[in-house]
Amino acid sequence: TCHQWGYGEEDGPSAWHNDYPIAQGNRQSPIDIVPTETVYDASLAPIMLSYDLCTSVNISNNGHSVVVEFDDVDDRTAIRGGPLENAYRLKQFHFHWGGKGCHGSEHTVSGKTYASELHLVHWNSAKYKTFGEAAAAPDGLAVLGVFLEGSTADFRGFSPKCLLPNSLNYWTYPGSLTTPPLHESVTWIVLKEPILVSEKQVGKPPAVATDGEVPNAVVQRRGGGQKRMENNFRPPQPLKGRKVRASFN
Ligand SMILES: NS(=O)(=O)c1ccc(NC(=O)CN2C(=O)C=CC2=O)cc1
Ligand SMILES: [Zn+2]
Repeated sequence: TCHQWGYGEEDGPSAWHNDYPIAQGNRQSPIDIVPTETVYDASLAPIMLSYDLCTSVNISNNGHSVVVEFDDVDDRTAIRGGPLENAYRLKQFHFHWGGKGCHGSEHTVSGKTYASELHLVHWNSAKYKTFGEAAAAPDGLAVLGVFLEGSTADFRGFSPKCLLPNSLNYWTYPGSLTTPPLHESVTWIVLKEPILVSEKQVGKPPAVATDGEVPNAVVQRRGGGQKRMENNFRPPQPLKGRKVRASFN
């Protein structure tokens, strides 16, 4: 289709506005979160995550990330509370990462980048019938962002709960999808505490690619050449007067 986008020189974030003019909209994500400029809002409720009965259905490489999709036929697996008016149903989670160093997160904290960022994507099933419909509505989605420090995550007996830090202190702001179609439909909830993942939690990864990298998903590059999927993060976007609220003092 005409809407081929990526993270390279020609098709990367600085070119997305050509096919997706909303890229220059007023509530784009990610952003740089500056803690001293956030506003503590005591009326913000704690977030509640019910991930115990989650049923993952598949894991796939969509050419932009590795995505784990869930069965979203009911609200068993949902996020509630926080800035949200009702339950939002878990649809999928995926990651953004860098190449070698500590770059890879999409949100930054006073300019600090993390090695990776996990996004748990939920949709407002109380107001909309499908994910696609919700994805285009201003209050349609809620994405929980979790920073990852380090390079390997423990995936034994996997449940999204094991990818969460001890504290659920968060920042929240109105934003967008961070990849095309860049819909301005996301209530972002970004946890302050990163999760720490390290080699020693999982021992040596089963297969280490020749250049010592943990094998990334590979993507078919136009012209048939295989290219490593890495640096799939969009840089911070203008705040445009938006308020970032903190659930903690
Ligand atoms: N990185 S993020 O903001 O969490 C992010 C999260 C999700 C999507 N895209 C989708 O869910 C694709 N999609 C639509 O836009 C409508 C139906 C559908 O599957 C893009 C970005
Ligand atoms: Zn994402």
